[in-house]
Amino acid sequence: MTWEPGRLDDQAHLSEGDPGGMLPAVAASAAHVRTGHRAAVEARLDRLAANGRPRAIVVAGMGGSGIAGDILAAVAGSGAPLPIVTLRSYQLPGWVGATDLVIAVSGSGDTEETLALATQAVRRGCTLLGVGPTGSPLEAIAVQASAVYVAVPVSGQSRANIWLLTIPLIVAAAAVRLVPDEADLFERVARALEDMAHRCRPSSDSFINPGKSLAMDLAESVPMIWGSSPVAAVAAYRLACQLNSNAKYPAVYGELPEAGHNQVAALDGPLAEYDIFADTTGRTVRLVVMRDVEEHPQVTRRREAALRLARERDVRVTELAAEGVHPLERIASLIALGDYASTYLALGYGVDPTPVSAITELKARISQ
Ligand SMILES: O=P(O)(O)OC[C@H]1O[C@@H](O)[C@@H](O)[C@@H](O)[C@@H]1O
Repeated sequence: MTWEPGRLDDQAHLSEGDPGGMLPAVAASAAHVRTGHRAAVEARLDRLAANGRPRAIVVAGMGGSGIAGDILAAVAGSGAPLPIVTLRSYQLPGWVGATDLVIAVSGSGDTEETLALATQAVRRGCTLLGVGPTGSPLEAIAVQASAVYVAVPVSGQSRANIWLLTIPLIVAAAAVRLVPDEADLFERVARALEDMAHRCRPSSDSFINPGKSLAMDLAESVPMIWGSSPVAAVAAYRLACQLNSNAKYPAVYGELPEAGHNQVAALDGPLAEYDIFADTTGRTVRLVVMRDVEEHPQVTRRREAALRLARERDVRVTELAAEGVHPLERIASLIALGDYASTYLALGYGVDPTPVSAITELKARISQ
């Protein structure tokens, strides 16, 4: 697998090299926001408020589904009056009980960790909300427990359906008065995603296409991706996961200020310095910093200082800024850009972005 940037502007390659349709799936993000919103409204999530506001919200989900919980927490913000915890494991913690809302999210509706947590939530008498496809084991658990279920038309990989799986959680949060119920928010987010899809469309040339440009930045490096606020950190984590899954590429995720207490040390390490004359291709770090409008002032200082530090050491740097006003718009803008970049990176390497054979093999090995 070699990096060939010319592939990014070769229209035949962009469609033939993407037989699973990851680029069209990313382009459908705006439609997914609208469909996810409609599905959530039709599921009558106001029923979740029957017992008042929950003590805590626990989101159960893995991979491309679990990130919905991170987005929910970032949208609710640091001022949220209740804890919002995303669990990616088999066991609910002891403190989760009947006054908590457990939201189980799964694109397949059949992920063993998520089903285990949903089952435990029912046993403990928690309010359960399920989000996933119709006819799935997750829906069966919800139906059996008379819980609310949002059936969303997921097709293909969960990570390519992030908005179908996420928007119902935001609607649920509005139903329990955790976030304001803003009628036009989802339409604004959809429009922002349409705008990004237009700028990143396959027929748009590498030099003006932000998705292709970011892919070119990321190529032949080990990206260290930092977010400078909780909003940006979700997008940074998503980008790292998308690089793993779409491009089968390693990536290191971090969040400021914490990354300034450990990862920054790697700027002095053996993979740091980039020398265009040395044969270090693919073995050097690139620092990618996702910036947000709502940074803590000390984090802004830390971010700027860390970037200076990196540049002084000849470490390659990419800076990305969230666009939009509402946190959901800001997350969406960064996630959409990263989704395109990770898909273009795969295609530039001649890697099919859709299948994840190592994940499939791992699941198969433990099911024997
Ligand atoms: O999203 P569900 O179907 O619950 O699966 C959870 C996760 O499983 C992983 O192994 C991958 O396939 C992810 O893309 C997926 O998101």
